[in-house]
Amino acid sequence: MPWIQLKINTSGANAEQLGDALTENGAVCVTFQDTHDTPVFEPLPGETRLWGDTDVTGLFDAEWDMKTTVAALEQHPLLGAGFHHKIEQLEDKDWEREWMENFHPMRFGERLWICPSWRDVPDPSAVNVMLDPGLAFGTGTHPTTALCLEWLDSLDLAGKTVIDFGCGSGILAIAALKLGAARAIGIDIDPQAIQASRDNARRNGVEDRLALFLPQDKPNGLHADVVVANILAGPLRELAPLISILPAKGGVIGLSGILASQAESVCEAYQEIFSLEPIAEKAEWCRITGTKN
Ligand SMILES: C[S@@+](CC[C@H](N)C(=O)[O-])C[C@H]1O[C@@H](n2cnc3c(N)ncnc32)[C@H](O)[C@@H]1O
Repeated sequence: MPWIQLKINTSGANAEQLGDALTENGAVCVTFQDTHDTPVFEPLPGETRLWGDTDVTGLFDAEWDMKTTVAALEQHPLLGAGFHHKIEQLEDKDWEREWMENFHPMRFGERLWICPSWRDVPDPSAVNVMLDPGLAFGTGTHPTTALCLEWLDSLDLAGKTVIDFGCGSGILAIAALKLGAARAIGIDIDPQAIQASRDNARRNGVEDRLALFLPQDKPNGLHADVVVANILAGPLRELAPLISILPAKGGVIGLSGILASQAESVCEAYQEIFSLEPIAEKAEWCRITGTKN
């Protein structure tokens, strides 16, 4: 079915309000994309997100009366009469296939490749993770996932136990296993992430070494040599007491999902228990790593 899209370029904190206005005026879905083309995380309640310049795009049924929608949006206090926008007719495409066609194998660090499960591997002698994220987050295209993959690739994981807190598609846990970890534990609040991780583990022949849990089901007394958590700054701060007890003494931690501007506040939550290393940055995101004292 063909669609019409209406795009408004806005700044900072206006994005969410304008997204709501599009929904209230007939958009069947709204997406946000920053001008650096980085997919945008949902901001947490009370968390100030650096949106930068943001494209807010509403998708409308091809039959939708866009004149009435534009007239209604002109009444919005953030827009006004003659507000700048772009309306486009979208050709009818298989959007899922389109996404799949744009997802290519990517290399992280020295040894690791993430390969869409429907493509050939570019280097059969490399450590190849075959991935279909399904409905879960985690393809390697986001800078935070990339920062975590590069960190895992830099570690000697032989025989180690790894916890992936917020496992999404399972990408980090499975990469750790293929890089030599003996076993991994993936934890996520989203049952679809648990399912995607299970499917990807099977795809990579590591299902026997990956245990998956919703947070409420995880066993007590879990410990690991390596803990990686790519969540967001808010949950990482809130979960610091819980995440900090997971690595054994001398174990290492890798945290991401953090905007560079939020790094200090996350470091504060972990620095008493971990000797933290210099922060790594990619685009506007960063990674915090450290060793348990
Ligand atoms: C940014 S995605 C990361 C996915 C993957 N690990 C990666 O690096 O691409 C964050 C994941 O954390 C999960 N998550 C968010 N809050 C969580 C919490 N409090 N406990 C466990 N998982 C959580 C989300 O459901 C989501 O799958």
